[in-house]
Amino acid sequence: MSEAVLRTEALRKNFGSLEVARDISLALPRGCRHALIGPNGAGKTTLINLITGQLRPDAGTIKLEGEDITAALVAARVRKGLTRTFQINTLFPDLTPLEAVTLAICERERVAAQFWRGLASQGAIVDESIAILERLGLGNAATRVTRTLPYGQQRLLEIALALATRPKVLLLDEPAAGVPKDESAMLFDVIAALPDDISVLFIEHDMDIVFRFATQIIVMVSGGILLEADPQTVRDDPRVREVYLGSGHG
Ligand SMILES: Nc1ncnc2c1ncn2[C@@H]1O[C@H](COP(=O)(O)OP(=O)(O)OP(=O)(O)O)[C@@H](O)[C@H]1O
Repeated sequence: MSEAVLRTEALRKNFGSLEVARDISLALPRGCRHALIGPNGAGKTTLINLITGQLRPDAGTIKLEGEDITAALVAARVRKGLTRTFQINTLFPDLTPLEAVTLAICERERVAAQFWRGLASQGAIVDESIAILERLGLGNAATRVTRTLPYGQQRLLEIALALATRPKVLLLDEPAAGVPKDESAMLFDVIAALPDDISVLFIEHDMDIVFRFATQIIVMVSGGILLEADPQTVRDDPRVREVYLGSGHG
């Protein structure tokens, strides 16, 4: 796990006079399951947006497997293997998971036009699609219409769609948001069991989940990294307790 797949160096971003990213330097090792935590407004989503290219940094660099991608467009980063989950409600609620994942693979292969000729003509792609859905425990839901699926399964489908891009780095912004607590642990079981060549960085507010699933925790406060350490060290750090965990946690 020592080789960094993704590296940011001294990333900076201001919104007017508000510093939302202050010298963010971090490295994601291959296969990691890192959590990004911090109080509301700390800059977690902004950092994900900077990494994926939705936002441009004012300074600093982002490297994927050593290649400087700081100026690359979002779609180019996805093609290189840097992916975040999509919001399902903006996608195709009337498609089945099998259709949606197949379409995503067709997009990756730049054969999207063929998708509309029907699934029957897409043998290898459909096989890959089924394999992804089964990996995420969605095999039985593959041919149901997405909008009729339980919310937890819809969130899993978001991850399935991200997997269709063959990510090296997967960025998950609150992947279990809105999912009941017992189901969110199941969802994170699936995330933990993703192929170990995929590096995962996830934002999560539920500390039980964070301490259970993260191999390393990055704590952000006011646009900067307060601490990056293993869960036990983060749990024991008085600064973290003070600024983030507060009473009733840890
Ligand atoms: N487009 C924008 N323009 C101006 N300010 C913004 C913009 N986006 C975010 N902010 C501000 O930047 C700060 C960081 O926001 P961000 O959403 O990154 O925090 P966060 O740590 O993800 O918070 P939360 O846990 O509440 O999602 C906040 O003060 C927010 O109000």
